[in-house]
Amino acid sequence: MRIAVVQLAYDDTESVAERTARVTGLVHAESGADLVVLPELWSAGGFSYRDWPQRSQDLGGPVIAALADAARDAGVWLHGGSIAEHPSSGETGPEGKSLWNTSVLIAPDGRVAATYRKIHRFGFGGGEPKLMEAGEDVVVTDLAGVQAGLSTCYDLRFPELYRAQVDRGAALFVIPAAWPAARVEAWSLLLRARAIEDQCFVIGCNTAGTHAGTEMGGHSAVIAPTGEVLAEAGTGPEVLRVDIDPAAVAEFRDAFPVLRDRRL
Ligand SMILES: O=C(O)CCC(=O)C(=O)O
Repeated sequence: MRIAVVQLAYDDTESVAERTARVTGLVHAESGADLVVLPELWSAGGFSYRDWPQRSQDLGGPVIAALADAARDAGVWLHGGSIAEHPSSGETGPEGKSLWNTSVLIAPDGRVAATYRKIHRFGFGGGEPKLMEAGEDVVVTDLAGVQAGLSTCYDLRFPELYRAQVDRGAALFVIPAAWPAARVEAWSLLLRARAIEDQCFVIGCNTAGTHAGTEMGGHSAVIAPTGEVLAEAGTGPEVLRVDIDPAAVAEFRDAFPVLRDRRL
């Protein structure tokens, strides 16, 4: 499976329409890949809290439509990162809000194959917990014949989510993020920890550049089930291209059966 991890940089001057056109161009350029991955909230701006309400969209809105066209044209699976989802149905969550941080997996025929609403909201009372609802569902979905667990950024700090995904058959974790430079060592360490403890491939696609006054950490990475770092980006915009063999998960779990020794 050939993977392209698109580590995007953006600032506060680019409109959503301009950014969407730029991003779909980057997806097109990866047409030889099986899977292309984008970062969290790239259209709304990961830390651009004040812009989220006006940049929020339905899953049938223009950003997902443009991504679906790009996936179909390029013939790739596209993990489109996440959008600030405001359902046009007017759906609200338990806290009465109508906004979620929702990641979207699009199949090569352009259909939305899976969505995942971020469960752990980042902001300690401000930011996501103030503006958004929390997702409630663990999502593991077929991605080109591989069981992929979906999660987003801050979720990475909660290992029980990944164990729940493994218990549902996950062999691959796809994790889009807008993780700041100030804590990027934790990002890199936790990506490897999740790979090692769950014996899974991990794809972490972070944001680069500075927006809304926050410098992003970059260092997107693809990690093998052994914990080996197969590819790692620097701090700027970059595309990581990596071939992985999903069969390596079952082989490694058979050869080194740690997960069978779980007691709790
Ligand atoms: O956990 C962190 O340090 C960063 C998390 C974050 O920025 C996010 O979830 O958007």
